[in-house]
Amino acid sequence: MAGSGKLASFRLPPLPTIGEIIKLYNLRAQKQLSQNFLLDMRLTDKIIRQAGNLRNSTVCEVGPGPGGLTRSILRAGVADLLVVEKDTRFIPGLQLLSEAAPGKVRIVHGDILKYRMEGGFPAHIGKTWEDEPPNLHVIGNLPFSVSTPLIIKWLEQMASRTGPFAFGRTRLTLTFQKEVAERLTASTGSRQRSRISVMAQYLSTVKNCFTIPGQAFVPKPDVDVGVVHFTPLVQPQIQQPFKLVEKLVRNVFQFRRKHCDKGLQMLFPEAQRPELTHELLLRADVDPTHRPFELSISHFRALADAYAGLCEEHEGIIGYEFREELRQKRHQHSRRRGGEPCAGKPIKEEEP
Ligand SMILES: C[S@@+](CC[C@H](N)C(=O)[O-])C[C@H]1O[C@@H](n2cnc3c(N)ncnc32)[C@H](O)[C@@H]1O
Repeated sequence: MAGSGKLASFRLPPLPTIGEIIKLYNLRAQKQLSQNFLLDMRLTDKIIRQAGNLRNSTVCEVGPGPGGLTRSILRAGVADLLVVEKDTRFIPGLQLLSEAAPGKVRIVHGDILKYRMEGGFPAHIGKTWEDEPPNLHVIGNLPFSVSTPLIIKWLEQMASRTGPFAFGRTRLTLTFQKEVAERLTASTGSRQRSRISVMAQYLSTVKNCFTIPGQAFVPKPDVDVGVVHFTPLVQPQIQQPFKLVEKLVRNVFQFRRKHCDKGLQMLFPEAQRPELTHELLLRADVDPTHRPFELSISHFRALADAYAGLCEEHEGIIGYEFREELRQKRHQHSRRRGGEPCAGKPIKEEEP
């Protein structure tokens, strides 16, 4: 169970402290890469405990940097640790750690957004989807600019059972900007409820474990950090293709303060808009005056099922993108006037 794992089942030989490693290899954090390091072992141990019991497990750590969290993972007694680090400067320090734990650490110098995790581990560690989660964990303290696109990619891979989920219901323990952590776990009706809450919660059990104050990091970021744990559900709460669900949820939340029918209308071309929006709400039995944040996962399930039905019955609906149509209209309008394409009034994007 998450949070109940015991640490210190593997003793690392004496090593320079993380602070000394940073000095030794001149690893000053690069602000443009949003590098904020955790040097406090009690905090790195606390993050690792959220992942569960790691003894004899396989772990992929994303963005190990100078290796604070990496040491906690090793002390937890893992059998195989694969680290993926983009910044070359950290590789020698990680090699030092690898020598201190012979046969346990594999270092990949690369970008986690491009890394194909299917090839990183032997097939025999996998479990079937319906089984217990495999003994494979993904753990990381990444820059916020990476953790948000990464979780969106991983949610899609969760739905298609690819990437880390080619091995079964692999658990993730990751850090996010506190506000994003709150959005990921926001319940129906709460102020933080947003697109990412629905996408994460229809596919997984999401737990906002604890908050780390910004001052615990070196250098200190402007925001606090939330540690979030994900366990994929055996049965996703919405049984429609990920892309369809994503489109539906994105359209609903684009007008988050309006009634939900306003965003839903934009799923349909102008000529059929009133008729099909009415039909969608009727079939899904959803009150059009609900605000997007008041819609539960069950509401979204009913809407996704009804929308999928309408897509089957009416040609061209599934591929219709309101924003794309708007962009093309603006482009044609500006060409008729012989001018540069005008940007027009931007539609305010809802945050992830
Ligand atoms: C916030 S620092 C955390 C470092 C370390 N894990 C810690 O907790 O002290 C983020 C780390 O992720 C690395 N990183 C950033 N983008 C990455 C990417 N796309 N793929 C792999 N590593 C990345 C950075 O170089 C840095 O080492």
